[in-house]
Amino acid sequence: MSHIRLENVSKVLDANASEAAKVLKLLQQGMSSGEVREQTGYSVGLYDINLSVEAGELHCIMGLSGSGKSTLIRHINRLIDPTQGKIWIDTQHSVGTPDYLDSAERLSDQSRVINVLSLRDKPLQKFRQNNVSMVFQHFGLVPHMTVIQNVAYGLRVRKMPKSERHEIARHWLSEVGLEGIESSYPDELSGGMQQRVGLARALAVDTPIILMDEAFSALDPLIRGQLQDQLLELQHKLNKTIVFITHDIDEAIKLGSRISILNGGRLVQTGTPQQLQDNPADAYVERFMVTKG
Ligand SMILES: Nc1ncnc2c1ncn2[C@@H]1O[C@H](COP(=O)(O)OP(=O)(O)OP(=O)(O)O)[C@@H](O)[C@H]1O
Repeated sequence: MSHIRLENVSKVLDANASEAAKVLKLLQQGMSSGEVREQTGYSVGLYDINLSVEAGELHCIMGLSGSGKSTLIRHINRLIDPTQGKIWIDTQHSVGTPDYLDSAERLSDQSRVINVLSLRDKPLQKFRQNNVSMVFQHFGLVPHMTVIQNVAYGLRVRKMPKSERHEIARHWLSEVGLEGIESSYPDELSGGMQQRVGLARALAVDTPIILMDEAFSALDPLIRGQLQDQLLELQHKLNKTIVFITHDIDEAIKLGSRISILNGGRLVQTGTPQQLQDNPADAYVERFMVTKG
């Protein structure tokens, strides 16, 4: 079983059930999301996405602005609920006690593969804490907390004693190449340093899944390249399941063991960089890949 599996996931934004059903029908008939928007006024975030991400894979989601990348990634930890579809996560990789299992729809009786949409409130919170962390484009650090408090924050939520959580935070700060800045505040750091803190924070909680939403896009090219190298090095050691959004094909090729390409909310193709290069599914994919290789 894959670590993450999106099954027929569609998202129509800001529509009630009957309006969404009409929109989905038009999409099923082959209308593009642009045409649907023109005819109905509704935005299509995603349409009929089937995507599997394997454990230990660094999977890049790539597409132009508005193609649905952020919408897709936010379904994985349920910051967004789909209009239709299921989101399966294999929680055998999770940290902590999986006490959310009992309230979840499972793939089969004894399975630890759960449909995340079946979780509510406390169990959903617990599922997120134990399975998924996120790194944001604009870092998302808490400005009034020091660097070490930011990195240790997720462990504080888990009620880990201060000395223990700070020791772990120091370890991850050193792993991302930051030492001696524990007492600094985020606004005293460069963008590259802030994003290293963001990465250390995601690693400190030890979740098996890390979602990275344009995590390096706000950085200048030199620093961006350094962080990409560091992510690859860490991934080599840690073997996390990483879903990495980017609109930069060079970044996707450098980082991704596989790349999924979105266009207008539809998943056009998933494959290794080489597969996309050799057999692009359509002209949209070909345009990205044409100068590469
Ligand atoms: N809150 C919202 N309300 C209405 N429409 C939205 C909302 N969020 C996203 N959309 C629409 O859903 C579609 C997909 O947007 P999304 O942000 O997922 O794309 P993206 O590929 O991440 O784009 P970008 O690279 O610009 O961040 C777009 O048409 C967008 O306008």
